[in-house]
Amino acid sequence: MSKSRSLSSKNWLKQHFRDQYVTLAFKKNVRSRAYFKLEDINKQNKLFKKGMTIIDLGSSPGGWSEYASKIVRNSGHIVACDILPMLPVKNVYFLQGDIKNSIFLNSLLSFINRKVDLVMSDMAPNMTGSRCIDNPRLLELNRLALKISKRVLCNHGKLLIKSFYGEQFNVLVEEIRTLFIKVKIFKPNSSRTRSREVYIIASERTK
Ligand SMILES: C[S@@+](CC[C@H](N)C(=O)[O-])C[C@H]1O[C@@H](n2cnc3c(N)ncnc32)[C@H](O)[C@@H]1O
Repeated sequence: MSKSRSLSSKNWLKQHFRDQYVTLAFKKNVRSRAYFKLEDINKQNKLFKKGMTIIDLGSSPGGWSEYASKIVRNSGHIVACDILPMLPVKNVYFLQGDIKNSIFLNSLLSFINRKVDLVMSDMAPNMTGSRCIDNPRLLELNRLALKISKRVLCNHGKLLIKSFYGEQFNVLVEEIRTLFIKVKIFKPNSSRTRSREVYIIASERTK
């Protein structure tokens, strides 16, 4: 690792452990600070209801799954997946695999075998720090989430995607607008201000 890369990793770690949401995640015994982002998103956008069927794409270590499970309880269905393993979360079925692999994707969809109320994707590639590598990789994951939502969402279903502001972001938003009437761009308070991450919430399918 270069000297400047190792310095920026050290700075990231320093800031991470100073972060109030990292401390809160530890105190509340939840898997990740992402739990609070989803809580923020839901408080302002009312995405969840008891009894829903949900797909959680890029679920590990499990903060979003934990939050969804708390609301949906055992009356709903939550199917989560990630390339990485995930420790069990109550009321969540977890499948480990790469969503870019069509065999894995088809087995995930046939496992669900029903229409879905919410597709949520917090998927992110391993970041290299280089925008011209990271942006297209994230965009590919975003497009996959969109494609999955097209296949499985019921008419009143919603899509939540984590993306990054940057080149092609507007193109992605336009692609989403062809499939959904309402498209909202949302930055939760718990998302680090300096981070380019942003969430897209889409609802009311056009077709
Ligand atoms: C920001 S983390 C998700 C955090 C999680 N939502 C939580 O609440 O704890 C992004 C995840 O996306 C996963 N991921 C990246 N590419 C993927 C792919 N092609 N298929 C499945 N998961 C993927 C990563 O392994 C990583 O665990």
